Amino acid sequence: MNPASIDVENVTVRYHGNVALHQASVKLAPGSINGLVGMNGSGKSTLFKAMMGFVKPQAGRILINGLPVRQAQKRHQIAYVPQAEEVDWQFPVSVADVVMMGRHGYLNWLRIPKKQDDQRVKASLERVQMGEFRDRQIGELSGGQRKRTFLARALAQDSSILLLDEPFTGVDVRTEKAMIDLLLELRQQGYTILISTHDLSSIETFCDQVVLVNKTVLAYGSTADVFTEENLTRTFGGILPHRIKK
Ligand SMILES: Nc1ncnc2c1ncn2[C@@H]1O[C@H](COP(=O)(O)OP(=O)(O)OP(=O)(O)O)[C@@H](O)[C@H]1O
Repeated sequence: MNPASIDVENVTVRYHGNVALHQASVKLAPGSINGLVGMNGSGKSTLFKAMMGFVKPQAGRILINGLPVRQAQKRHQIAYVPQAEEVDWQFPVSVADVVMMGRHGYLNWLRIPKKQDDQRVKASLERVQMGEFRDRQIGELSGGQRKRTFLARALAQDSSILLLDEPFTGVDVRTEKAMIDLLLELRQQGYTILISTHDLSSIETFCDQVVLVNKTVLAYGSTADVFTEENLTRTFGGILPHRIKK
């Protein structure tokens, strides 16, 4: 694994003329866990989508290890775990099928998996304790199992950057703890991780850096410096979320 950096420079994204992100800038260091925090509609998913190349900024640029997003994508450098709402759970695929999608960039034009791809799928499922569910339809999974399936897909992709959009929503406390432990292991391996979460109470326990957004990046830096009452009050429009009130 070659640890990767991400540089977002003055990125502006508009949807039909409405600004979702305005001149957002942030740098993520290789091999770090970064918490992305902001209100509903503040632009968190938009930032992920811009990093994935799913939406094209009207201004600014994003560099992955110094390369534009499209080139980084060709090298399978970025994996994304979407919000649950963005997935069609009725689509008739099994857990193992979903995880194999993480290997698609490595398959030949016939899309026939090799032994190595099967092994990566198996190992990724085991890493998130989903091995026993590999043949189950995704619509028949619990919320936590769904999250773990998509995390396994991202792991199977062997990317050095992992973007996770609300991975703890609908997940019980034990599963959340197991996922955090896994993220800490991945950081040790050199992954650069950006994770949006509404669970502010856990941020200080595992994030090296925090990125605060409200239509732009208001502040970013070490959790100790940036995750302050004053900054959070700014991020949440003057209302400090009760979960982090001291
Ligand atoms: N495809 C789209 N078309 C038009 N507007 C969009 C689209 N996607 C997002 N928006 C708008 O852009 C803004 C930012 O949305 P975004 O999904 O990035 O927010 P978010 O911080 O991820 O919110 P949440 O916490 O609710 O997931 C919102 O005002 C939203 O309504």
